[in-house]
This record gives sequence, C-alpha cells and structure tokens, in this order.
Amino acid sequence: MSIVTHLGFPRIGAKRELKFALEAHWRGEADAQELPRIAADLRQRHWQLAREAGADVVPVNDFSLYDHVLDHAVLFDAVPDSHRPLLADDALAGYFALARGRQSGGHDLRALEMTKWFDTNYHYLVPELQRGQRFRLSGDKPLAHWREARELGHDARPVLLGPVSFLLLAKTVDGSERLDLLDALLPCYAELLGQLAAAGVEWVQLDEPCLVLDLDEAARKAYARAYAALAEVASPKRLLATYFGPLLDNLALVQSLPVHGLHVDLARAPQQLSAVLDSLPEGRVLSTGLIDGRNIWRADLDQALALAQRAHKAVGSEHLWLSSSCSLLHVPVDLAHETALAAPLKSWLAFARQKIAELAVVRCALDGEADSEAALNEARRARATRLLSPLVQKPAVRERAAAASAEHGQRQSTFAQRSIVQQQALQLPAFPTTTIGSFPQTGPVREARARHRKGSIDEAGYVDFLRAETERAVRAQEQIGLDVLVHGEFERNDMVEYFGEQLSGYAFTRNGWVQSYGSRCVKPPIIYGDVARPAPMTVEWSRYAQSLTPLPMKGMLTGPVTMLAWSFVRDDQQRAETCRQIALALRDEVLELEAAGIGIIQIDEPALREGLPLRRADWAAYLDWAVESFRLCANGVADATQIHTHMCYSEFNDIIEAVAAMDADVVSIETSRSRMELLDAFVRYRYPNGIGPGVYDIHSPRVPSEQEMLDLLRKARGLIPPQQLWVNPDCGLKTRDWPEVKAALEQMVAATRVLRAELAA
Ligand SMILES: Nc1nc2c(c(=O)[nH]1)N[C@@H](CNc1ccc(C(=O)N[C@@H](CCC(=O)N[C@@H](CCC(=O)N[C@@H](CCC(=O)O)C(=O)O)C(=O)O)C(=O)O)cc1)CN2
Ligand code: MET
Ligand SMILES: [Zn+2]
Repeated sequence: MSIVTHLGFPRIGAKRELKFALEAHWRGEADAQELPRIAADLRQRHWQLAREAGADVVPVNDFSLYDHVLDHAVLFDAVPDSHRPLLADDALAGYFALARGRQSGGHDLRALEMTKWFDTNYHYLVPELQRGQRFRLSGDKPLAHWREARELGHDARPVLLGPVSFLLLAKTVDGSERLDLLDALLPCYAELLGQLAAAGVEWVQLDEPCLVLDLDEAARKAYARAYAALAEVASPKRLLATYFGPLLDNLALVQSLPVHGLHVDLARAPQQLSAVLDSLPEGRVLSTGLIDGRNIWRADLDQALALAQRAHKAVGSEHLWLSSSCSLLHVPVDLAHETALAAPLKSWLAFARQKIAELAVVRCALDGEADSEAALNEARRARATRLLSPLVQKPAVRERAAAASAEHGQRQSTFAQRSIVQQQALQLPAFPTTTIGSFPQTGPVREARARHRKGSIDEAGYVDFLRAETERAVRAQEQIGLDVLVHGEFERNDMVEYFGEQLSGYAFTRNGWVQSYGSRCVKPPIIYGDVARPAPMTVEWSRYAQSLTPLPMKGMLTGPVTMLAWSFVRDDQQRAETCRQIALALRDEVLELEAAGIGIIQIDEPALREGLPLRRADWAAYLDWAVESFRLCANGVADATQIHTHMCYSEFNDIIEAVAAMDADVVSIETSRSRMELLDAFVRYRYPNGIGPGVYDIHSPRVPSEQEMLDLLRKARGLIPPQQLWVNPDCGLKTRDWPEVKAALEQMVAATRVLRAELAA
C-alpha cells in the first residue's frame, strides 16, 4: 500500500504557542525548562495531529526553535568564531545570539544575515563560511527528535537540508567558492547518516530545493559528487526531496543520483510527472507532491488522484508515496480554529491538517475504497461552488482590468520635468530625511487593537487611541527634525493584512498564522475573488496626520505586487490578472490621497524581488506584469505629486531595469548592513531618480552612531549625485522600541546636517 506523508509541518503552533514561549524566554520570564518543554509538547501534538489526519509517517527535525537552516549550521559547527565561546558555555543562548544578535552579559554579538527562503515569505539565517572552513558534527537533534517520535509510537523520517543546498544557501565571508567546502562538509553528513542508520532509522529525507533552480556546471558536479559519496556510507534509505518547481534540465542529473527515493513537486509542476516517470530508475520510490504546501485552497482531488494513478501504474504501490508538494511550513496549522470564517469560504479551504487528510482521501481512492467516493464528491462540490460563486466573479472589476492600458501607467512628464515642479511644491532641503512608514507597534498599540477586536473598546475609543498615538509620532518626528513625516501606521496590524481586510475579494482569518522568521508571524489574507476597493482605506488617517503639521506628510500604501506575494492567492486565474485588479483598486486610493492634499505617496514593494520566478527564463514575463501593475497603481498622479517606493532585502542587480521602469520619484532601499554595496546596481545603471539608501539597520535594537551613519552617507554621496540622495533607515520601525528609535533618528538627522554643511562649503 502506498504511504501518506508530508515534507514538514508548521512549528509555530496553531495559537503561536512557540512564539509566546520564545518571547517569554528572551525576556527572561520563563525558567530554563519551559521553552524546551513547550517545544517538545508542540512536536508531540503536531505528530499526533498529522497521524490522526492520516499520515503514516511523520517527518522529524523539521521542527526548529528559530530556523532550520540555522539548526544545520549549528549541527555542523559552522558558526562564526565570535559566537563560539557563548555557544560552548550556553548552547541555547549561543543559538539565539546567532539568530538575533546579543548585546548583554558582556557580549556584543551580531546576528547572522537573514534572507528569503526561495520565493516564500519565510526568512532563513544565512550560514557564514570561509575558505578552509572546518565542520564538525555537534549535537544530535535529528536523532533525538526521531527517538522522541518513536517513543510516542510514530513511524518517523528525519529531515535534513541536503549538503549541496546547505552550501548554496550559505555565503562565504571572504568571497571564496562555497562549493569548494563540499569535501570538508561531507564527512559530517556521513557521520550523521551513520548514526541514524545505527539507531535503526529506515528513511532519511534530504531536502535539495536548489535542484529546481538554474544550476551551473560546478553545482551539478557537486550534486553528483556529494550523492555518490553518501551512497558509500552506512545510511538510512535516502529520499531526495525537491520542491518549489519543476526539475526541467536538472532532471537527468537528479535521476542519476544514487538515492532510494525522489520527491517531486506536482502542485507547482504537474506537467513534469511524465518526464519523471519515464526516467525514474527501476526500484526507486517516487514521492509525489500532490497537495499544494504553498496555498490554502482545498485541492482538486480529481487532479491529484489522476496524477497518483499515473504514478501508481508506473511504480506500483510499494514504491509510491503520497505527499505535500513542499513542507507545510508555509500554511497555517488547522482550519478548525477558524470559527469566524463565512460558511462558503471555509468550505473552500484546507490548512496543514486538512491537507494531510486530503492525501488520505487520495490514498483511499487509489486503493478503490468505497467510502472515498463521498469524500471526493464533497471536495468536487466545494471546488465547483468556489469557481462559480458570485462572490468570486465581479464583472465590473474584470471589465475595468481589461480596459486599463499602458497609458494609465505613464506619468505626465519625465522625471527631470516633474522633479522641478515637486521641488517647488515641497521646498525640501538637500538630502531630505524621512522614515519608511511604521513607528513602534508597542504592547499598548497591539493590546488596544486586540481589545477593539474583542469588543471591549468601541470604535470611537479605538480611533481616539490611534489618533493620540499618531499625534505623538508626528510630534516626535518634528522634534527629531525629519523633513518628510509619516503617520506611523499604528492602525495597521500588518502592512498586507490591513489592506486585505478592506478590499473586497479578500478574506482574512483569525488564527491563520504563518511563521515569517523566528517568533515573527504573519496572517496572510486570502484572495478568493475579483478585487475591488469599496471605500477609501487610508485617506482619513493621512488627512488627519497632515492636519497636525505643516511639514509634508507621506501617504503610505502597500503596492500591488507585495499585496499579491504576501497573500494566499486564488488559483483559478493568472497571478498577473489578480495583480492588475489590486493595482487598479490601489490606484483609486492613490488618487484619493492626492485629492485629499497628500503631496507625497509611498507605495511599498518589498516583495517585488522575492516574487521573481526561481528560473531566469521566467523573469522577463514576471517583471513585465509586476512593473506594469505598479505603474498602473502609482502613475496616474499629477506631476507635483511625488511617488515613493520602498524595497528591502533586494539584490538589485537582477531587477534594476524594472526598478527604473517603475519610474517612482524616490526609491528607498535596504543598504546599511551591506555597507552601501547594494547601491552598486543603481550606480552602474546610472539610476536617474531619487534614492534613499538605508543608513540604519532596523533589524537590530542597536542604536547606530552619528559617525557610522555619516560614513555611510559620505560613501553614498560619492556614488550617486547629491541631488538624488535621500536619507532614511533601511525599513519600517514597527519592531523597535521608542527610545532606541528616537535616539537613532536623532543621530541620523545630525549626520545629515553635517552632510548638508559639507555641501554648502
Ligand atoms: N506580511 C508581511 N510580511 C513581511 C513583513 C511584513 O511586515 N508583513 N515584513 C518583512 C519581515 N517580516 C515580518 C513579519 C511579521 C512581523 C511582525 O511583527 N509580526 C507580528 C504580528 C503582526 C500582527 O499581525 N499583529 C496583530 C496581532 C497582534 C497580536 O499578537 N495580538 C495579541 C494580543 C495583543 C498583545 O497582547 O500583544 C493577540 O491577538 O493575541 C495586531 O497588531 O493586531 C508578530 O509576529 O508579533 C514583522 C516582520 C517581510 N515579510
Ligand atoms: C517590509 S517593508 C515595510 C514598509 C512599511 N511601510 C513599514 O514601514 O513598516
Ligand atoms: Zn521594508
């Protein structure tokens, strides 16, 4: 009989139990045993839940206290020397110091860099390696968690990030070639596999998501070498797991690797099944990724079943696994907690637990069990009602999207012309200072929102509270001496969810939490239908904030590409089409802000880069519609209105032309941690519009000094013409506290004043 399994499970907990345990631990409020106890409890609960939903085998070591890539770096002792003493002294404290930095107890340790996990909104910590790096197996988490599951009676499969993906996802601090470290790393894997085999582990899952990327010759050779080497050692049977896309030109390589099983993503790439089956070596297990781990829709079980049947015919039930396309990390835990979702909508959805149950239905149907028919019918009915629902189809929205043309995305004049008009209107000093939008989302702000949600403060009381917070932020900015102010975003739970709640065609959940990094979570809203804007969303807040000050108040919106990328999107129409609908809805907001007298409007697009398809061949098409959507959203304004955009965590070399084509008057980017290196693309391209390279790393509580920021600014001034240069932090300040924010911004303004004096001299 074919088995039901999945590649990994969300670890934060349905009610974010891990988040609260972590944060209590970091605040020093929990005793030393509390965090490990809650973590073990979550693992136990999640295994049980998966088994009850229908999984035969559960993955283990998918759990992490912070990040699974960091866990591997620690497991192989691939950590910066600076962190070693603390790690040796207190392993957990050292681990969190790698994740979050540490500036107490006589330590001044920086955090590892964080970056996006493929094209998801999950962030991993980037292992730092160097030439001659030594690796050493340190710790036994994969085996310990396997034992834990075994003792609870579960058939379990440890998950490891495979050696080549581990290296490709790491960076070297000295510019040396990562893959040169393969020979040094492999003995660690060999030792670990040996330990697992000796303990009686039957299967190990080696995740190699990099196999869905464009690979150069060196990477292909590394794969061949690594897996040949691992075939020589004592080891459980190896499942090579690929996900997030089709294997395409890497298929032959993959099929040549000596492993016992292969997992392929058939949710994103169902069309690859034929080629995979045709080339699958005799006797190899095929793990079919049938159910989408990246989205929350109930599956098309007929399609999943059809794929499973084709695979079954080719490999037989002994060699067939039915699985999720990727780890379920990217979806919430359990739909059962959504008690407030409207009835038809709820019946269309499946979270992690429901997805495993769907796999169990496919298995029943595959085995010809009679009661599977009822479950299949139920799924068919739910899907059909969704696709035909009048909630989904809005003819007026579709007509508008079809009618929108490129002209609507064209500013009236060139940047050179309109920047003169804008300067006349705004009268900004050289090197204008501003911030990226959010100010601290403090405990009281979140509590007020929670009380409002529960009805224990009314609308008026909540609005009064938010107005007071906004006013406080405006006064603080005036006092600090910033030139372009923001209202602070206190009314927003999240930059995406907040807009999702106000747009039609969008639904939102109560508990649909997904880990973004560490203890930080998001509740991605769900786009289920054609998107429109029934009423203005931010205009009153911006108008109010502007009424408090004579200084320019920047309007603040989340752009269409980011709204799309950080939501769960409908799967019954092209993403480009959905994005266009969002763009037009936001366009109305932009124009209404303008009409309300807001002269500067920022439209954030931090997700533009991460939305880039994993394969280069697909980039141009994506960038075309992504840029077009931004332009449709932003560029309907008059010359005097200044459009800003903001992007963080972006490798701009790949997308600089697209950034230029957006034609925003000012773009703010994250650059402080890379010491302005990320400006390179703009410099080389001679990017003509305004640029605000971040001078202050907002991810850390550390307050940068005036001198540090001045150094960065001088560097930036040497790279781009002074009249283009803006001064701002790397990103929004919502995760910081007021005292550090005020101190840092004061230093930033002081540094700017020095720069201005130098310009005048
Ligand atoms: N969607 C999205 N993706 C993004 C970003 C982003 O801002 N948004 N930024 C980048 C980095 N990612 C981040 C993701 C999350 C957070 C973050 O701070 N998340 C908050 C939750 C934000 C939120 O939805 N807050 C709600 C709910 C807050 C809450 O927990 N309330 C308590 C009660 C209040 C309390 O006592 O704290 C409850 O409901 O139980 C609100 O403010 O209303 C968290 O994990 O703590 C930060 C950065 C990239 N991706
Ligand atoms: C992740 S980009 C964040 C932009 C948003 N305006 C903020 O300041 O929080
Ligand atoms: Zn940002």
